[in-house]
Amino acid sequence: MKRSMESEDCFMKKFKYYKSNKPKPSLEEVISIETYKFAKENAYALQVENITFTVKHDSRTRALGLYDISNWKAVSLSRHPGFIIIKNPFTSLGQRYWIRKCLEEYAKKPNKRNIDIDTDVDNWWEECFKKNEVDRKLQKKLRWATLGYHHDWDTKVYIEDNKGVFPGELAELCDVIALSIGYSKFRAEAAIVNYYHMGSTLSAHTDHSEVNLEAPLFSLSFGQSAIFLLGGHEKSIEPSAILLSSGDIAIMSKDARLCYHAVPKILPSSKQPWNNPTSVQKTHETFKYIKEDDIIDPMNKNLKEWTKFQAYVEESRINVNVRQVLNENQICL
Ligand SMILES: O=C(O)CCC(=O)C(=O)O
Ligand SMILES: [Fe+2]
Repeated sequence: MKRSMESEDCFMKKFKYYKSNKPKPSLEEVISIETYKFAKENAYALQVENITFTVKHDSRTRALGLYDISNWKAVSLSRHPGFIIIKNPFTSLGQRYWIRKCLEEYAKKPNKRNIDIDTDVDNWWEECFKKNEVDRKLQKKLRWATLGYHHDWDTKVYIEDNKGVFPGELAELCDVIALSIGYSKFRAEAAIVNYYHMGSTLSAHTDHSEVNLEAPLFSLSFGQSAIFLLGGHEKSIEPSAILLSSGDIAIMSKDARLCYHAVPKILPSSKQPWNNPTSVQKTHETFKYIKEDDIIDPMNKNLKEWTKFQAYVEESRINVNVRQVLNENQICL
């Protein structure tokens, strides 16, 4: 018993270290892909390697708020095979579009949210602005929303009767990302949208509820930054600390798919990549899940109507965690 307590400590110890406000943790060993800053030379030194994309161009990128794949940069970490970070491939307008989707639409009923337990709010974002002043208490109360197959936090089992329609634009986005790294069969079927404020944390866990554990998991981050801890298959393995910034896409595939991970701290972002957007034009390309028309106008809308969303992301982080639930030939649970 004592041994397992001690071995669990390895993940917990780092989690507590980075979570602490007094004393503040040193960020010296946090891997920042942005600056290609490697973890300090020590026993856990990591090698960061550039990875190349399977697909170099996808005609859907611009409309989805992404730069052309030829401009993307992705890295893998030698200590964590299967873990990939695509360094912010989003245009400024794209960041605005996805942030806004998470706040205005994904947090709305019939999606499931943590606030459903004690509030009867249909349209959370609208409700926050019903009075003259923004309802900050309600705004801060939202911590998660689930889309598609709803994650059951207690049983950790998905069921066929508890699912909504998975948003087409998010499925399309994940299709482009999955294809870029060689997964041509990925189907986005469930997502958790996490809303973090400056003091929020997410404790150590693995995501193992999906029937299909071979498919990669895509994790999109927007707004303020986070220290992301990535460990191994046991909590006894000391995790690496990785900085995730707005627009970064973390991919947990292969060996990394079932690794322990956590978010011990939200950090103020050093950049505001949602600033200085430019408009997008139609390409008349064919999409898999949506019509281009459905996305171009809502995308360009964010050139103007943006202030309220900006105020939110200036003090929050949003993470969208997308999974495939079913096996390739399975059509339901
Ligand atoms: O916020 C993150 O970066 C991770 C979220 C996560 O691990 C989850 O929703 O399962
Ligand atoms: Fe997770």
